[in-house]
Amino acid sequence: MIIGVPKEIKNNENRVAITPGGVVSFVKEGHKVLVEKGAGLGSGFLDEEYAQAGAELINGAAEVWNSAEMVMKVKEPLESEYGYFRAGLVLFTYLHLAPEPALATALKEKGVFAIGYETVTEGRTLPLLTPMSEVAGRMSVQLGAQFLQKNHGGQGILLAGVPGVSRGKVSIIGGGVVGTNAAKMAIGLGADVTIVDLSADRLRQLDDIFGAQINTLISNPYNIAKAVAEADVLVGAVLIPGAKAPKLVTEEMVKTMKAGSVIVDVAIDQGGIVETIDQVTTHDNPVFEKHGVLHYSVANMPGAVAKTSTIALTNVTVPYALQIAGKGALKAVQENEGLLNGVNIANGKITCKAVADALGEEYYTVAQAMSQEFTLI
Ligand SMILES: NC(=O)C1=CN([C@@H]2O[C@H](COP(=O)(O)OP(=O)(O)OC[C@H]3O[C@@H](n4cnc5c(N)ncnc54)[C@H](O)[C@@H]3O)[C@@H](O)[C@H]2O)C=CC1
Ligand SMILES: CC(=O)C(=O)O
Repeated sequence: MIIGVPKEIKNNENRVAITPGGVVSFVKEGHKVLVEKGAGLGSGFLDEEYAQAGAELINGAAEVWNSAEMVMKVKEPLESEYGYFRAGLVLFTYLHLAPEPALATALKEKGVFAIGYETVTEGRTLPLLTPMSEVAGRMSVQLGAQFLQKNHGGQGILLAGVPGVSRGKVSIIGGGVVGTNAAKMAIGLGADVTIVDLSADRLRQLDDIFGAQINTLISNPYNIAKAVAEADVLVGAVLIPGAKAPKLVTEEMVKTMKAGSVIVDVAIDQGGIVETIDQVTTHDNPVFEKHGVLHYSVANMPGAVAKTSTIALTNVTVPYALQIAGKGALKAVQENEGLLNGVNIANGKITCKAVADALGEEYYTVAQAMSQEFTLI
């Protein structure tokens, strides 16, 4: 198979979908890898390293997209990339379609076979989301601590406190991968940490892991309001796989927060859980203020620590991509139920139930979608 790796174009997106080490694995199995010149630079990988690994270096994104049978990316395609879509092209990347109807429409209309990293499953886990959730969860508290500083617009408190002065409070809504990693960092900094989750079992596990270092609360509007009002840093870490994130933190709750407190809504890639966040921000301009509270809503947080993130991401994506390249996309998903769950769009139809529900569109299984005749729009 011919695999294309274009350079990422989202603001400050320094990750790349394949490392030179990954190229070696593809080439060893007889595949051809086209890498756009400069695609790896943000992650510290030089064009020469890709060439030595056996990749073909290509000038410009157009030839990569047009020549490849499968395009591997990190972030969802931006509007300027929609023109590259074509029937039968396999796209393997983060998609986050629930809050992106225009992208879903473009993929459907052009007949792309689109597999979203974020809905691939392995048992009850999301193996291609987990490493980036680990990164973003850890970053969230680091960022919260930074924006609490007066010189960054915050209330001017140190999360750790000092002897004789209270510690800061970190409230985390959602105790999955992001939430657990945020808690590790917040505990490490010495903050007073509360985790809110809908699952009592999950709270039990967190209690077993962290013991008296955290407070746990079951998720309901009363407890969320309490955790929000107390927070110096509030982390949004809820996920319903594939679906648009529920707005659990209302504007009224945000109004109860202290001026100069910070919200880091990591769940923004699925639309975010905070009612007062009406914009996705970028690493260039990451925060805005509402009701005196700083809101951080960057949808590609790991892109800022690309050397760590690219390796963590490609460690898990490349083995799946090798299956797709080796068997062809359809056979690969037919033989791997977890990968099948990653197929969001096939043959002009939405094949992920949560995405179809979020967009108010009809859901098809992949088998149903592939059995229909595709009409190019
Ligand atoms: N902004 C960014 O750059 C990044 C964003 N993310 C996003 O972070 C979000 C969280 O991801 P993960 O932690 O990996 O998901 P996860 O599935 O590991 O955890 C989600 C947690 O939310 C809980 N939950 C569900 N409904 C809830 C409710 N009503 N109240 C409280 N808790 C509830 C679940 O029980 C689960 O424990 C996702 O949207 C993911 O895509 C991940 C990486 C980077
Ligand atoms: C999960 C995701 O969207 C990211 O890592 O950018």
